[in-house]
Amino acid sequence: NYYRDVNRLLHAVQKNATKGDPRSVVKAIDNFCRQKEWAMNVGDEKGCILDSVVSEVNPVTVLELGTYCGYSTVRIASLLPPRAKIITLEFNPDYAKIARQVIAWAGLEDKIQVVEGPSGEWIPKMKEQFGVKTFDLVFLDHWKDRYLPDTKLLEDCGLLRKGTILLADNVICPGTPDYLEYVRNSPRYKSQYFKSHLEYTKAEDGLEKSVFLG
Ligand SMILES: O=C(CSCCNC(=O)c1cc(-c2ccc(F)cc2)cc(O)c1O)c1ccc(O)c(O)c1
Ligand SMILES: [Mg+2]
Repeated sequence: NYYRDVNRLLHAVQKNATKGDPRSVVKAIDNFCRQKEWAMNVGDEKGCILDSVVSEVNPVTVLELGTYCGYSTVRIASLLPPRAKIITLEFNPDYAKIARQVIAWAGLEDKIQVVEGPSGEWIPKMKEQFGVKTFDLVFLDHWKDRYLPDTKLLEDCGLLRKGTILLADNVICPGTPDYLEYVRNSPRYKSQYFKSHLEYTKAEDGLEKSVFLG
């Protein structure tokens, strides 16, 4: 079942990665997913696009929707300036438990806050609970049918500012058609598609990078 799989992924990290070395954690997960069991991490190919966007934005406050095992959380956090922070929301408590241990193995606990529960409930509480003003970068990688409602919720809660970057995974596979239509046609966004492949496969997928224009 799902939980046993993610547990084996954690053991592969603890066996093959160097404690406190985020890049070796990323490498260990990619090797495990290529050689042993596929898993829905953003992966190494799309991960390089993620890295370049993070380095370009140099965000101080990041929101990740969909932690899963913490692969992209570790990837992003390893590129952040010292006092930058990531809040990452995960609906599934089993995934959150694994992610916390992967993040601890990478030694990035101080930069990352894993929050469990539905994104729709947590987004309206961001300001009061975590003292967030606005996000510099949002990485969407959770339920594909939540991308659009949660983006509208972020707008309505005043959590986006002029220049905030939204980066969405899986816009082709599994696909997020309503979200794509919205960010590509709304006058409030400038959108760009980065063609790639579904993690660890040859299937097409890609990331959509959208700048909120205010
Ligand atoms: O948390 C969740 C779902 S959120 C994970 C979102 N991510 C995806 O679904 C996701 C999926 C794919 C993908 C999967 C199969 C394919 F054939 C092709 C692509 C790739 C990605 O990169 C993704 O990000 C949750 C699941 C179960 C629970 O029982 C629960 O309680 C909670
Ligand atoms: Mg994904």
